[in-house]
Amino acid sequence: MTDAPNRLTIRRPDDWHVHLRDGAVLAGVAKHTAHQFARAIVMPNLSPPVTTVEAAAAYRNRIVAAAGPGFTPLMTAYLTDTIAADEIARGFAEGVFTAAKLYPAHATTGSAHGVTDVANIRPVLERMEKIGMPLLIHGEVTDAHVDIFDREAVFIERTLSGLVRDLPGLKVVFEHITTADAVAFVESAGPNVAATITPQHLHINRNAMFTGGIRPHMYCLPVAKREVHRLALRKAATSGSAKFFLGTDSAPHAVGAKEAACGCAGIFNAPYALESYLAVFEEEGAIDKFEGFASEHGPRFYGLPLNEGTVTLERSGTQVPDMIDANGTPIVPFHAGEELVWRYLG
Ligand SMILES: NC(=O)N[C@@H](CC(=O)O)C(=O)O
Ligand SMILES: [Zn+2]
Ligand SMILES: [Zn+2]
Repeated sequence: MTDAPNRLTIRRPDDWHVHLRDGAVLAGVAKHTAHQFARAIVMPNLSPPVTTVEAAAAYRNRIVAAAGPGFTPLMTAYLTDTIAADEIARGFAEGVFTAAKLYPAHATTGSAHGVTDVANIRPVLERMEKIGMPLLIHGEVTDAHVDIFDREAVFIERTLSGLVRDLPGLKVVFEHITTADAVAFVESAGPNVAATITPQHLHINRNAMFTGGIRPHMYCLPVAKREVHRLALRKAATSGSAKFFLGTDSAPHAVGAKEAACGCAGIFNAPYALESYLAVFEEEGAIDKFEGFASEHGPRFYGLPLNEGTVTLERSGTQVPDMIDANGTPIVPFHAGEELVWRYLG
């Protein structure tokens, strides 16, 4: 056995799923993503949602202004029941939309305007298949009769498997997967089906939400599942398979919105995302697979160039603060109060 390395240098990575929000908090959170990542796929679940080319272009300008030079936001369109295929295709042709996002209506934060039935957007999906535009999916059913821990697996059965069968040429990213079922589905699907995996779903199982009391900062959607699912996700992420890549789903909410009678779903992991992921790869004995997951599989799937330049992490430890001030909004980060083994040097 060789000694564990004390430094790791990889090609500059990207985040293929992030919530940067808007207004004052945008400036407070975007800089964390821009510090670690060259590019990020920016989720469109603002209020109101980003449903037009103009709104996405304006949002992109606000992000660039907030994040500063050297960071490229990749914008997404929020699919609704009534969105026009022409608007989606125009945004893609103009280089404003990189992808379009499917939120089943009421599945998660900011999804009230989402799609009530995928049949309603069939012409949009057919157009996307034709032009090679990726579809990003929050994959959970919204049927209140389905147990919350089963909603991803049931989505595969009821919606995703049919969609992939009917539109075999469509590029699909199954976002923030949380189950062994999702891993198996993605592995058995064709090369145009991939998935992002968050750091929290690699670190925690559902017990983390109930350790000694209710833990709202461990709550996100899709909700963390049983240990057997976490282990399947760790295996997939560290396998070297090009179908799995980094997408933090960093989803900041003010501390008061989390610590409430009805707390918001979302975990803010952007500030220490690479340290968090790398801990998992090291624990799995797969540091050599980290660069593929963080920096290569995503751009190859999207058909984008790999980044130039590198980033380095060192084994000197990072103390994660209890709270982060996001330009006036206090937010509890993932791993709050913990010491992580690696330190990001830039
Ligand atoms: N992941 C979450 O728990 N929340 C996200 C929405 C989402 O990605 O589902 C948010 O915008 O807060
Ligand atoms: Zn989601
Ligand atoms: Zn998300």
